[in-house]
Amino acid sequence: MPPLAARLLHAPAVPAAPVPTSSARPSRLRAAGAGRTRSAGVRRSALAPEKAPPPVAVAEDEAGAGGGEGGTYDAIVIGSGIGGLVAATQLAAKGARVLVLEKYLIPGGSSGYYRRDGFTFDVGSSVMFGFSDKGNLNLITKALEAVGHKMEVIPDPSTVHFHLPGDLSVLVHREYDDFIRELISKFPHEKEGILQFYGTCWKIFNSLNSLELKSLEEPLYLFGQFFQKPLECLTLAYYLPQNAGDIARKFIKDQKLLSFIDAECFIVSTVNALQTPMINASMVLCDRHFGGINYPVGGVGGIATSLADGLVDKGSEIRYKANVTNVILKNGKAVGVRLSNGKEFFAKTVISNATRWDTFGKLLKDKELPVEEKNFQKNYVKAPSFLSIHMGVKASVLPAGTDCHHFVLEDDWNNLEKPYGSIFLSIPTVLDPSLAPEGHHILHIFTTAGIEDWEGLSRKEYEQKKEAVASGIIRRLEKKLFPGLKDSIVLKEVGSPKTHRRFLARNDGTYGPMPRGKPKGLLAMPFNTTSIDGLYCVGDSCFPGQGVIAVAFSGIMCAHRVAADIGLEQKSPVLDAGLLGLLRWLRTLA
Ligand SMILES: NC(=O)c1ccc[n+]([C@@H]2O[C@H](COP(=O)([O-])OP(=O)(O)OC[C@H]3O[C@@H](n4cnc5c(N)ncnc54)[C@H](O)[C@@H]3O)[C@@H](O)[C@H]2O)c1
Ligand SMILES: CC(C)=CCC/C(C)=C/C=C/C(C)=C/C=C/C(C)=C/C=C/C=C(C)/C=C/C=C(C)/C=C/C=C(\C)CCC=C(C)C
Repeated sequence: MPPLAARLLHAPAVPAAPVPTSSARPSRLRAAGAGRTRSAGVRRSALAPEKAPPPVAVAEDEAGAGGGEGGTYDAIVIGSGIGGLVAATQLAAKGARVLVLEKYLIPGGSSGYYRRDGFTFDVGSSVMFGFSDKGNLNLITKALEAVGHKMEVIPDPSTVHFHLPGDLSVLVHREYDDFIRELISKFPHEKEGILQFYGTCWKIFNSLNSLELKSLEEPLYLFGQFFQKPLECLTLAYYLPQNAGDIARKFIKDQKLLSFIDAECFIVSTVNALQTPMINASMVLCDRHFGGINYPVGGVGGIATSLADGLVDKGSEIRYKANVTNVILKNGKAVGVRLSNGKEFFAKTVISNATRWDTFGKLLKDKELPVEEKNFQKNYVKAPSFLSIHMGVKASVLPAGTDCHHFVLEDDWNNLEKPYGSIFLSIPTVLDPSLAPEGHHILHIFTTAGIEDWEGLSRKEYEQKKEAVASGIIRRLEKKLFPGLKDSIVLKEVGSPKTHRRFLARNDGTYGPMPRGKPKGLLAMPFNTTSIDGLYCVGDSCFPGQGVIAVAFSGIMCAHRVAADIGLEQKSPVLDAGLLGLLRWLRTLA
């Protein structure tokens, strides 16, 4: 049972308590239902807020309808995940009037947070890219800046500590040289291959980082970038259809090292390196050293509440408890939405932050699935959901210097992609102690799990299964990392794929698309326009895929394309037709 590396963290001091300051918060609300196991006390749903903060914008049941047909609003955004909020705030910053409709009680979707007994838990994981103050890829910082917000962040001295089969332990240091030195020390015979693979990632990352990032579906911008940075754009075009595993195999022969690179990719794409687009791999494998991983003080949910505040500051609106059930079409064009309470809202454009499966399968259920979406579903399947365990533990169980993020795969590389095979663990309180009562830490544990395992159970069987699976995971962590873990638990909540489906409104609880087979890099991934005039998609089922920074980019792209279509940015209808046609054709090649 190897103890964790006894390294001291140098986390800067943080404010005493994470008191959300958002004015864009729902009124006091509480949800009941599936998905939670508590060690004691009143039953409440995992992922449901303990108490909701002061008045938001508005909760839907307290508000009137608005937006006459044809457009009081320039855009309606369905859902307030980071993808939806970035699209909305970017548009609001360009002068558009936007209405965000969120089904749940708080903003953020899988990047929200919730409170329990003095603990502030991130709904999703806590590894934040894009939060630095340099370069062009700090998209979270930039999104907040666009609406006049800035968050204090705590630099993480590492990205993740891998605990892998054969007792292979690799700490991904913030400093690139330290990481490379550590990796080469484990695989000295592959020094050249390691330098070449990660060097190729840097070549791609530097090209990305040199561009001004806007919509790749807007020709005036795209051709402008090709004109200003031809080499960088050609580099990106060259790697667009390629996958990380193929590039790694050009330079590396050692099977164990290739498996390590699989694990590097798996933690951000839930698939191995052969299925992970090279551009996405390069983005995360380099940004963690360039801008670094930075944790927002007070919890990840602060990003969404700050964006929601910024949106309202810019004169736009967000409504909670607003469950969109239909996109309204008129003469084949999306002109508005209908809520479950029957209210209708109209706008010039509609942007869906629901997954593409939900958008076309539920919100447009009466319409035949467009060919483009059939193509998407042919190339991509829903990535698995997660079993998540949010725990409060006594601080004494963690050795001094414990790292913030861990990835555990004990004995067998073959288990990497299997349900419950590997374990993700974040301990955000090692960076921000204010997230837990004094003398305690938060452990947020998750492992991939499919919805099919959790269907058809009685209430009792469901609760028992959650308890049994969670206990197994906790036992594995106890054995590998933290002896005495079980006895140190003071609070425990377990979420299943059904919990994610219910509270995040995601089809089968999926965390986004994953390629059905071996993809051609990012070539087949749809951008933001859809085959329905006036309807756009944003979020993780759009280019470039899963991840907070990835959906932030999709939000920036979407806002640019929509702004051009409603006259807030330049556009050329002739070039539009050419480029959009070309992109459609390229997708059919994948
Ligand atoms: N880096 C990390 O550690 C980390 C952590 C958490 C999440 N993530 C990523 O964030 C990504 C998800 O972001 P996203 O923006 O695409 O989506 P999201 O799921 O976070 O947000 C979608 C929002 O839309 C709302 N919604 C869905 N259908 C609706 C409807 N019909 N009416 C009203 N509201 C509706 C949901 O309630 C939710 O709030 C995931 O890919 C995940 O990988 C990453
Ligand atoms: C159009 C054409 C055809 C051509 C042109 C060319 C060009 C110019 C191109 C360009 C391109 C671009 C710009 C691109 C971009 C991209 C990007 C930005 C991308 C990004 C990505 C990102 C990502 C993917 C991310 C992800 C992340 C994630 C998912 C994360 C996660 C995490 C986790 C889960 C954590 C873990 C935990 C533990 C371990 C605990």
